[in-house]
Amino acid sequence: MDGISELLFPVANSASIRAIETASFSVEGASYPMMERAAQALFDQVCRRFQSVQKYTVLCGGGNNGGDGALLAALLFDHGMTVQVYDVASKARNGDAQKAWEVLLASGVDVRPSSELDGSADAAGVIVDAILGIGGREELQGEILRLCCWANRSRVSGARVLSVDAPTGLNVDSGQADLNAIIADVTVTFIEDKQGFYLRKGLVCAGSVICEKLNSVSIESPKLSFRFESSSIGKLSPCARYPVSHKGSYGHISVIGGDYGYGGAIIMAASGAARAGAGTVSVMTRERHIAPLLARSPSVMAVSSEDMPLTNALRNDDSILLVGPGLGREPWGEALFRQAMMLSCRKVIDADALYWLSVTPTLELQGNAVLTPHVGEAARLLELSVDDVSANLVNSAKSLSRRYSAVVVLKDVSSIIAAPDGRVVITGNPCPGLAKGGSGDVLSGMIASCLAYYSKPFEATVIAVAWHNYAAIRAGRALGDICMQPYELLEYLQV
Ligand SMILES: NC(=O)C1=CN([C@@H]2O[C@H](COP(=O)(O)OP(=O)(O)OC[C@H]3O[C@@H](n4cnc5c(N)ncnc54)[C@H](OP(=O)(O)O)[C@@H]3O)[C@@H](O)[C@H]2O)[C@@H](O)CC1
Ligand SMILES: [K+]
Repeated sequence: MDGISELLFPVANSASIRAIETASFSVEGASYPMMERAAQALFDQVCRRFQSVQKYTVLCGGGNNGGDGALLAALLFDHGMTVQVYDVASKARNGDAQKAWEVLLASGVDVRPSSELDGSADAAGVIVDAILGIGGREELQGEILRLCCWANRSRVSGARVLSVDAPTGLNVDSGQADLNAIIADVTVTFIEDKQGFYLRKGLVCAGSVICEKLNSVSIESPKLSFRFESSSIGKLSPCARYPVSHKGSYGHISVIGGDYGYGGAIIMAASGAARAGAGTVSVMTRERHIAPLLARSPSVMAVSSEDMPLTNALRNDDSILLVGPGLGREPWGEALFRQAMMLSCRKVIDADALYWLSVTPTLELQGNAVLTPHVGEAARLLELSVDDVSANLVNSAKSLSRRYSAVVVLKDVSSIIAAPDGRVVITGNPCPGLAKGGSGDVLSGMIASCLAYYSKPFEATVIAVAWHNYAAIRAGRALGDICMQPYELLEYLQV
């Protein structure tokens, strides 16, 4: 049940694309034919997607992205479409971009400097964004900024926007974007899908993504990351039950945390663990949280930390220990964290347990833990700023995973799951309903649960994160993103 490999799609960063590009050019002995194939692929996609549209406005930058746009404009014109090109190059073109520009000028298409575009009139038909591609930086200004604002405004009034290779203003590695980056309906991207389309604003800017390989060569390195669509979760039947089984078949979880003031966190984590299918769930928490916990989740076995040592809360070495939800930063939480870390069982280290981990640099994990930091917690563990981590989500997850020899879930708009052997999966779609306290507690419980009954820890973690996101999106649709509560996603786990 934990074979996710057939549901993974490779996603690349710009360095990988450049490496494949260089290898392909050297095999072919020239670079221009690939630009011609890019334009033909764009043309074919336009014909498929915008069959009834006759009017095209093509915005061309001065680099090779603009070259793709120029050749597409010429092809559209040759096939009888009404085409207007606006040129936003800030300096003289060269190489393939110049060659493509000459083809455009010879084609008879009406080409004007971008300064002639009347920004107060919205466009109809399709706007082609061929301003910046993988060579673009995300900060936009001047004419490029004006054109992007115009395209986005026109889209709101009904025009459709196709981005060539990448939306202008989006960083294809980080998913960070200029405030006015192009929001595309469709992005036709080349060689490999880009990781930045599945991180942060990329999830909004890229629209539907179509990847055209353009006969590029395959190279072994550099390593690609992978995308797992959270809606694919239904194909994995998470939590499928064997007809002949018992509670011992699905593992045991001990959830540790919930200091005074944080009783909700432990209740949500324990509920997440129980609802996601673990055979049995124990909780060790403050005495006063036991009654409300049992009122909500009577299948959970709850003990007070005042009554027994932590080792007694664990049934056997196969238990999964989830430590952190509501643990707090007082001596009570620190003592429980230290006891937990002395146990050899598999662990999910979440929330304030990550704080205690960050202030215990000598602690060695034993290669069997899952860490679940959000960006702020990751920054503390890596001793970096939040901005640095935000600009390098994938690399930050990889670094943490290597440093702690642990599977790491870096939680963000989508989440990045990294394994110490270098595997990386990005999963999740934007869900504003999750932007509330408690979402992480529910998730850590679900991760512990999936670890308990799926055999492969990395795959189990990917499944749990995707499942949580998919259920949250369904809960948001049913209850509204504003008022849905994180624990309510547990009512939407059935797939
Ligand atoms: N990979 C492949 O095999 C294939 C690649 N192909 C195509 O090539 C594209 C990559 O082309 P590329 O390298 O020329 O970069 P591109 O995105 O056109 O931009 C560079 C120009 O923009 C400028 N500039 C950058 N940021 C800016 C900003 N914020 N604001 C203002 N200016 C900015 C930058 O200026 P500079 O940095 O020099 O000052 C430079 O002039 C790729 O996305 C795909 O479409 C296809 O033909 C098929 C095969
Ligand atoms: K573009």
